[in-house]
Amino acid sequence: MRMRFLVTGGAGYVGSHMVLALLDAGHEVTVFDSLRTGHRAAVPEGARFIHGDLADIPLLDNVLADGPWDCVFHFAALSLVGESMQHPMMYMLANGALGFGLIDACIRNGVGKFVFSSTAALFGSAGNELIDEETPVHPGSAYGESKYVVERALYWADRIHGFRSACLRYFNAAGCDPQGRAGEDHKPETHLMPLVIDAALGRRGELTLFGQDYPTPDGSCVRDYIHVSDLAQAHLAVLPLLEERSVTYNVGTGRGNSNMEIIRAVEKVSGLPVPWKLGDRRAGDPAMLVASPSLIMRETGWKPHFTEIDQTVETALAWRKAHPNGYAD
Ligand SMILES: NC(=O)c1ccc[n+]([C@@H]2O[C@H](COP(=O)([O-])OP(=O)(O)OC[C@H]3O[C@@H](n4cnc5c(N)ncnc54)[C@H](O)[C@@H]3O)[C@@H](O)[C@H]2O)c1
Ligand SMILES: O=c1ccn([C@@H]2O[C@H](COP(=O)(O)OP(=O)(O)O[C@H]3O[C@H](CO)[C@@H](O)[C@H](O)[C@H]3O)[C@@H](O)[C@H]2O)c(=O)[nH]1
Repeated sequence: MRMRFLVTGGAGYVGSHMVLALLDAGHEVTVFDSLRTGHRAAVPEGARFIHGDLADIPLLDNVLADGPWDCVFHFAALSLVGESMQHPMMYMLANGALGFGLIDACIRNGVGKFVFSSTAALFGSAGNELIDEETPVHPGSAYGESKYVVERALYWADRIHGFRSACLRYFNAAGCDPQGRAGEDHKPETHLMPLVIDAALGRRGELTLFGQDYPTPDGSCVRDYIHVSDLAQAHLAVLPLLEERSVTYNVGTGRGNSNMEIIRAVEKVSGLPVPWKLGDRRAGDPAMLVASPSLIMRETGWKPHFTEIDQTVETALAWRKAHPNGYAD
């Protein structure tokens, strides 16, 4: 059945891959994005684009009133752990306050379903265990906290208004559309995988590795790199459950890779050396964040298809080679 969806942040990295997944499944898609960090060129043909900021409540009301919407997917946010440790209130406002405003506007305009981009950054210092939904929330950064307050708002919105939501706590989104239709282009780029790839391609100087004295096997931080297309499919998989109840899931592969392993994987897949040097730790970085995705797998049937880091690197490398200047090309 063809459905109608609103995607906030659909011009961004994860959001643009979601838009592709929705269009591929035959749905009607409207993107709402301020282009603060996103790109107009990342919005696929076939989706309607509204240039707007979540702070513009009258505009949001207009858009939401033009329903019915089968679901609102909320990706729009500021999402850099390091930046949030320098400007915590900017994160509380952009993610917390604007998130509350969007939820309120959805309820006011009769939207019944909502999927929220939450994050593994809720678990600041979870130790070396796989992180499941029972792991206590303890954000290690202002970014993580700014996402958790939205999860709490959604809890109360369901309890009081019956507003159904899925909080999907993504681990590290990585890779690009396997057909090369969308990619990762943050400016400035701060994410490890695209930085390592650009270092290999000679498009920047050496990579700085932020710390090698963590309590992990090789001393560098460990993350769970979930392919962005698998992530998009997880959003589709949770939709039927929202007929009955709200849900919260950790979305990752269940497999961790250290920062050094990402460097090695890029070297192997590209056949090029990655120049790097050791730097200080970055504030707010937990040593290890690896998901246990068992619950979402069991309850929805979703599973990741990109289970080897080399496959994910391949898709990211292919997009970067085809778009050395990102969406500016
Ligand atoms: N990339 C990851 O590894 C990762 C991991 C966990 C969670 N997340 C979450 O997923 C979401 C998407 O992340 P991303 O990497 O695609 O980021 P991104 O910066 O590429 O995309 C965010 C998009 O939201 C838009 N936006 C920001 N503020 C807005 C506002 N006030 N009004 C309208 N549009 C606005 C930006 O222009 C951009 O297009 C974010 O909510 C992020 O916190 C990302
Ligand atoms: O130049 C760099 C950049 C990163 N890193 C390290 O690489 C790892 C991954 O960092 P990064 O790619 O910036 O991702 P995270 O800080 O883990 O955060 C991402 O993953 C989180 C979920 O785990 C999301 O919530 C965030 O939005 C998303 O940016 C960390 O140990 C960083 O210290 C470096 O060593 N050098």
